Amino acid sequence: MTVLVTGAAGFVGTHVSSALKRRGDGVIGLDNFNDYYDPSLKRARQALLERSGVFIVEGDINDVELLRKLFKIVTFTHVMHLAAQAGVRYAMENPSSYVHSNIAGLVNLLEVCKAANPQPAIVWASSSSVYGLNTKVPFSEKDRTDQPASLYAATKKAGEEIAHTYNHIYGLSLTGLRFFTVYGPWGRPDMAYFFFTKDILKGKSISIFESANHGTVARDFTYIDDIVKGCLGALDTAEKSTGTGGKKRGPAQLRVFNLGNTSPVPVSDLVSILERQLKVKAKKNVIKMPRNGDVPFTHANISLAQRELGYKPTTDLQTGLKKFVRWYLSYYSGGKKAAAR
Ligand SMILES: NC(=O)c1ccc[n+]([C@@H]2O[C@H](COP(=O)([O-])OP(=O)(O)OC[C@H]3O[C@@H](n4cnc5c(N)ncnc54)[C@H](O)[C@@H]3O)[C@@H](O)[C@H]2O)c1
Ligand SMILES: O=C(O)[C@H]1O[C@H](OP(=O)(O)OP(=O)(O)OC[C@H]2O[C@@H](n3ccc(=O)[nH]c3=O)[C@H](O)[C@@H]2O)[C@H](O)[C@@H](O)[C@@H]1O
Repeated sequence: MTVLVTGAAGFVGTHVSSALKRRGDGVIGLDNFNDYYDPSLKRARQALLERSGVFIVEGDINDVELLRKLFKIVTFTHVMHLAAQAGVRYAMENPSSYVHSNIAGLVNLLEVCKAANPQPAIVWASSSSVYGLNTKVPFSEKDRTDQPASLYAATKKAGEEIAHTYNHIYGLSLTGLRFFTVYGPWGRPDMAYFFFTKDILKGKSISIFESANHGTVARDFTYIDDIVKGCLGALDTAEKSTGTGGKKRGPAQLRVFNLGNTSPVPVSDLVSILERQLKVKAKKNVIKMPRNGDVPFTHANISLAQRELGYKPTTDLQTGLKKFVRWYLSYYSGGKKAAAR
């Protein structure tokens, strides 16, 4: 297959791109290298990918001309769409960035895919956050997703509805993947496991949110290698789109899957694991959960992905964090410069 990976300089995009390349697929990346978090980390991931022969075009998914050109030069059989404004709490600071990338950008990309001949099959990242205030756990794909707790979640839910229309009208093959709190080496500095590590090592205090009403605050933390296997499984089982040049010719595939780990861990346990692995006691502030878009608890039912994608997560939080901590220590203690070369 020949895959356009959007968000290729991002955390998940880097891992998926290099896995595709390793097994012999054609991969071209696209990323706008925005500064939502330290762009030097994105550049270091880019350098890593370039060493394995994956090149990233610098540009925005809202740039229609650029996308059209790319599709003219390369016949993409698949698009792995990971570019987005991620992060739950930042949506309260910069709401328009979510509309720009997660809604306008998605529509732009689908417009170009719809017009392409042949149309590619599209696999894209939705989010566990679409389950919002739903308290029925574990979350299964049939559960309600109409009560988002954050604008981020609302834009991912909107993406799922937009996917429905492009499938219905234009015959695009679309698979949405609801990732559950992904972590691992080359991860995202805005995520709790990452900045907890940084702050614990610096002796800075960390805030642990506790819910007064819902009991434990926990996440179904999912290791990056498991997510990559799920993404590859989705690409491999994606059927062809059925349209050409914007016209639908027959029924096309429309799917959505949970990609989680099925074992929620309280955030306080995540901190205890980090303390043991870093051999440093954290300075902790336990605070009652603020109204910041967070949901108290996530837990994936993955039987559909197991059945249809062969998805089977194998890394527990302890093992995965060990790999993250090893990477973190090497990257930030001199390895950073070497990695960027
Ligand atoms: N990491 C998680 O825990 C998690 C969980 C659920 C869903 N997701 C989703 O998975 C996808 C990948 O997440 P990630 O953790 O790798 O995030 P990330 O921020 O590391 O990667 C996203 C990449 O997309 C790029 N980008 C953003 N807007 C763009 C635009 N308009 N045009 C071109 N490039 C743009 C960014 O520069 C970044 O490199 C996102 O869609 C995210 O919403 C992530
Ligand atoms: O699964 C998902 O769909 C989402 O997973 C993560 O979102 P989140 O689970 O909120 O991840 P973090 O921001 O790393 O938070 C993890 C946990 O730590 C808690 N937390 C966060 C920050 C903090 O200072 N203290 C604290 O206790 C949060 O309440 C949450 O329970 C990603 O950041 C989102 O992009 C993604 O869409």
